[in-house]
Amino acid sequence: MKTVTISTLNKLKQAGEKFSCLTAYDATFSSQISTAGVEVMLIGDSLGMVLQGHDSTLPVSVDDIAYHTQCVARGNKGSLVMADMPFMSNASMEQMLINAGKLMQAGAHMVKIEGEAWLAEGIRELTRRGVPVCAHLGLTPQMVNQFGGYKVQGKTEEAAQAIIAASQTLVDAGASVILLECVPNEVGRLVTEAVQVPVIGIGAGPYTDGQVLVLHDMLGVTMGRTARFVKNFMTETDSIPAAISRFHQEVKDNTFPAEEHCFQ
Ligand SMILES: Nc1nc(=O)c2c([nH]1)NC[C@@H]1CN(c3ccc(C(=O)N[C@@H](CCC(=O)O)C(=O)O)cc3)CN21
Ligand SMILES: CC(C)C(=O)C(=O)O
Ligand SMILES: [Mg+2]
Repeated sequence: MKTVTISTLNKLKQAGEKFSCLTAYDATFSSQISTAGVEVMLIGDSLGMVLQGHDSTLPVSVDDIAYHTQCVARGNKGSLVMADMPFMSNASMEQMLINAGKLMQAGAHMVKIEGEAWLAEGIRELTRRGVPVCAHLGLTPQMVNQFGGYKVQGKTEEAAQAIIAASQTLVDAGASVILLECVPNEVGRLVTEAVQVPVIGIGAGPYTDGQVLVLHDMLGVTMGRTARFVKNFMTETDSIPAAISRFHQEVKDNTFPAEEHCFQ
């Protein structure tokens, strides 16, 4: 695959073409996922749950993400590599810069940070130092204790407007990508239309520019109940590479997500 950069994603958005993203944590899956043409690979702090067995993403360290980013970078065949900034890794501006630097030196092409409009200052500092940022809004799992569970966000008119306004503020501050998690379809559509940069969704409806899922979820390798937005791509295919290709194809032709994976 031709190397994917942020410019590639911008061009896809301008052309009205969809792109796909999967989490990756190791070199072999990295090779498989990038070979399938999946544009973005995310070293998600979801690894705290799917690899380490914790019941939230909070225990994940910067070193954990850096280690898995190195593994993914070695297997990568051309996808854009994005690494999650874990819980409290941006506790101060200085720590945020140092930790983002570690993830970039581990092989990430950009970092993703959870938050709201208050992230603006940090995003400005990172981008001016050459670290592209994806701002993760909506259901931000590092806030699970504040939210009281993994609940759909942006359900009231006021909450929806806050997410749209925060997206604009963070793009103005320099965010290269927006990621929206667990919001009604309409919020996904309004943010995607409002901002110039690519918007990736998970449980954010069919209108976002890109779609992301956790690798284990889409392979049906889970520990119990899964979120509404999850689709098991192994049920219609006979191999893991075929399931990954099928996910990519269904995102490209906009058949995934279907209504059953969305919040109205
Ligand atoms: N394996 C895995 N997949 C993920 O998508 C994921 C992780 N782990 N770990 C970190 C977070 C946690 N995430 C979650 C977990 C559960 C729901 C969930 O069950 N949501 C309810 C919404 C209920 C409501 O408010 O209506 C759902 O029914 O989907 C959503 C996101 C997403 N992330
Ligand atoms: C679910 C995605 C968006 C994520 O942040 C992760 O895998 O950690
Ligand atoms: Mg994450």
